[in-house]
Amino acid sequence: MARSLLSLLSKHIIKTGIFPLCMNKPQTNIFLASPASFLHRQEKGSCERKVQLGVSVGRKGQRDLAPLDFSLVFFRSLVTKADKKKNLEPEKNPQVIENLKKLERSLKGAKVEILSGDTITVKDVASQLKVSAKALALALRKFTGEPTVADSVVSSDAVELVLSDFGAKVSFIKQTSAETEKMGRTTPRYLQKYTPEVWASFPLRPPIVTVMGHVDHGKTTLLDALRNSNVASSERGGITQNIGAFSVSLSNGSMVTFLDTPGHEAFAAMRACGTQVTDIVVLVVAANDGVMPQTLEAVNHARNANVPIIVAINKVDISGCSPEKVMNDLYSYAGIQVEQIGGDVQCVLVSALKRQGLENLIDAILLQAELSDLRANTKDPGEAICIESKVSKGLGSVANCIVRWGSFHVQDFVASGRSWGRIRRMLDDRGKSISVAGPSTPFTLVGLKDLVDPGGLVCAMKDEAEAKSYAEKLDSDMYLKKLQQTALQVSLQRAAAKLKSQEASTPESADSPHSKKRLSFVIKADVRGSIDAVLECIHKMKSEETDVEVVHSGVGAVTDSDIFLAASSGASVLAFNCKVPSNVIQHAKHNGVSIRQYSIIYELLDDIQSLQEGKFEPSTVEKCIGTAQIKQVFYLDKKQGKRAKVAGCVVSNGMVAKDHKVRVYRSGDVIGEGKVDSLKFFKEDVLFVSSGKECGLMISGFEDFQQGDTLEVVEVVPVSSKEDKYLIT
Ligand SMILES: Nc1nc2c(ncn2[C@@H]2O[C@H](COP(=O)(O)OP(=O)(O)OP(=O)(O)O)[C@@H](O)[C@H]2O)c(=O)[nH]1
Repeated sequence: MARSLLSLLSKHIIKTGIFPLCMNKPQTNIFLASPASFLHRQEKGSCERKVQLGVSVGRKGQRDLAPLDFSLVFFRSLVTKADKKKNLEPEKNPQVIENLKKLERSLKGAKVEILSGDTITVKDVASQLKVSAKALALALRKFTGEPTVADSVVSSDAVELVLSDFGAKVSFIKQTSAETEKMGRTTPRYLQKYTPEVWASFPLRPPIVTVMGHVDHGKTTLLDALRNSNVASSERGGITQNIGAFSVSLSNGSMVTFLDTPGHEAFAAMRACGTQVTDIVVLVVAANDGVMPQTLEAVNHARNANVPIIVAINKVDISGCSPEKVMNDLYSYAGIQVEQIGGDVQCVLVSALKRQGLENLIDAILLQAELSDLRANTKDPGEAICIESKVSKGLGSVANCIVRWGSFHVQDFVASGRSWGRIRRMLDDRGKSISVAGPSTPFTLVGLKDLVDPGGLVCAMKDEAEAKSYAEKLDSDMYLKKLQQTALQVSLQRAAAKLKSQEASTPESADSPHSKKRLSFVIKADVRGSIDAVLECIHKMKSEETDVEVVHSGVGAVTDSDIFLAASSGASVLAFNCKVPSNVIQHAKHNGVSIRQYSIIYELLDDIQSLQEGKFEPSTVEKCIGTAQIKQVFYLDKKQGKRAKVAGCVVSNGMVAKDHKVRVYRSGDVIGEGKVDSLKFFKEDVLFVSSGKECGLMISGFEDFQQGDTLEVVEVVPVSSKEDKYLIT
């Protein structure tokens, strides 16, 4: 029965991703205990307790196991049945009854204010009233008729009514989210609702404008024109690959903060981050090219983020182009009805190259900003959104941010996600040091201990303790979550793979020439956003024939540990816009790890595609790494009554290494070949044995060796194709 239950459970997990923590059959609780054992117990009604739950299925020598192999470890704290009974019937618990009486006595005539967030639990109310949570839960339960326990969320009305019954006058004070989440800051101040009067008391702030649109439609050129600089011509490959932000001071004294987001399909995550911080989206559409896929994607981002759009039809200097068609297409494909065709979306015609129509665009932005009534309290502690983060030489982890609320000062303690620190330096968009960054200011923050996720909220904290505990709290929460997710994922993958292999394990399919090719990569890039972009694309590149797997990804130069990781997992290293130090190249060569280097995203993507298609499939050469003489042959008893033939050897040259190809010579002729399957030095399993030493080895695939034969151990070394231009090792 247990076998079929587990089988069922496994299928259920694979299908739903949900792990039922405990399965109950009449009279039977099945506890899935430590990964190494599976206990099937008949419980007689008493013993539920804290157990480590896990499944270990399909292991040898164990009873009642399902034909799957996955292990999951969960902890579950369960109360005893007796406790359960008490909890369900607290009315009968003398302690609770006494507490209830105490509650009545302590609240009689009291006038109390309860601070509450968006929701409040019985426990929170009780702790503020300094009364027993159980007793309060019972009182509420009696009143509402709902099953209420200490952790239940309660309505303020119910609490007010119940306590007024006890003669207490209670009022709820709704805290601002910023106060309630002191340690968690889940709702930033800039997203809170303020009364119109309070809002009007905050100073106006510059609009944050994100310029979005399809690749090559002229976003960067437009921004150049707006800030009078010339970035586009210096971009590698002529495309924007990083998110950039800068402030423009207009002739009328107003300021606008612009964000440039890359248009290439690969940078969707970066663009999503752009809209998250933005007040207005300027949608650039080239008049000659019209509405394109990333135009629609940008519209979706803006809509999702509820951000108003201004359409800038660019390249109107090109003869024969039709801005009217763009307007109509925007309406047909994206539902954007610009003013010119009777809608309410502002639309301006510009030529970024000829710097025409720019004033109209600025006017449109300022008008939209006015309509949006953009304000922020400069006096509050700062809150910013990180738009990019990287490790910078000499500065450590730096985060490019835009202030959304309040102000940051040098020496402020800050926290973001799991990272925290003290602001050592702040640089403005031109790289100049600044001491204060107010609302809408783009700045580089130096002083965080770790990298911050793009899109993450960076908050100024009261002091070191607050910053630290904020980060630690998140760290442990996220770590646990990640751990569980990883455990689950790994288990599911293993279980699914095993199931699949069991289903498909016919003699023909075992050696099928159509088995899936696997490409594994370690990816390093200059900034986090690039990593996200590459990962997203790679994820989409899996095909029927090829599995593409990312073993590790990270920001910064390629390091020795990346090479170790790649070597141990058979992966190649992809270095995007980051350094590969010469000692690392040597290390990679030594370990036979290939490093591929790129500076433009589409080169990387095209290259991976070529790899998928097997274009650069390296040819291989065989290199002899050592020879050994067989001095003696003996047999070992294996399980199932089989005997294994072992060659007792002396290594005469180089080394003998496990898992390497081996050729067997007799009287100068090759008589067979196989793989070094098991290698022992005395009784120890070893990976290699060097010249002059004795060893025992088994050869898989060939057993006709005998005393006096010579073994040649070879390494198969890939030789790269000449046209493989991104390969540096
Ligand atoms: N004729 C004409 N060409 C323009 C105009 N604006 C931009 N271009 C050209 O269009 C090409 C692409 O311009 P970019 O500004 O790099 O385009 P982008 O949208 O920023 O591209 P990504 O950074 O890759 O997303 C360049 O060759 C520009 O010179 C314009 O108003 N008229």
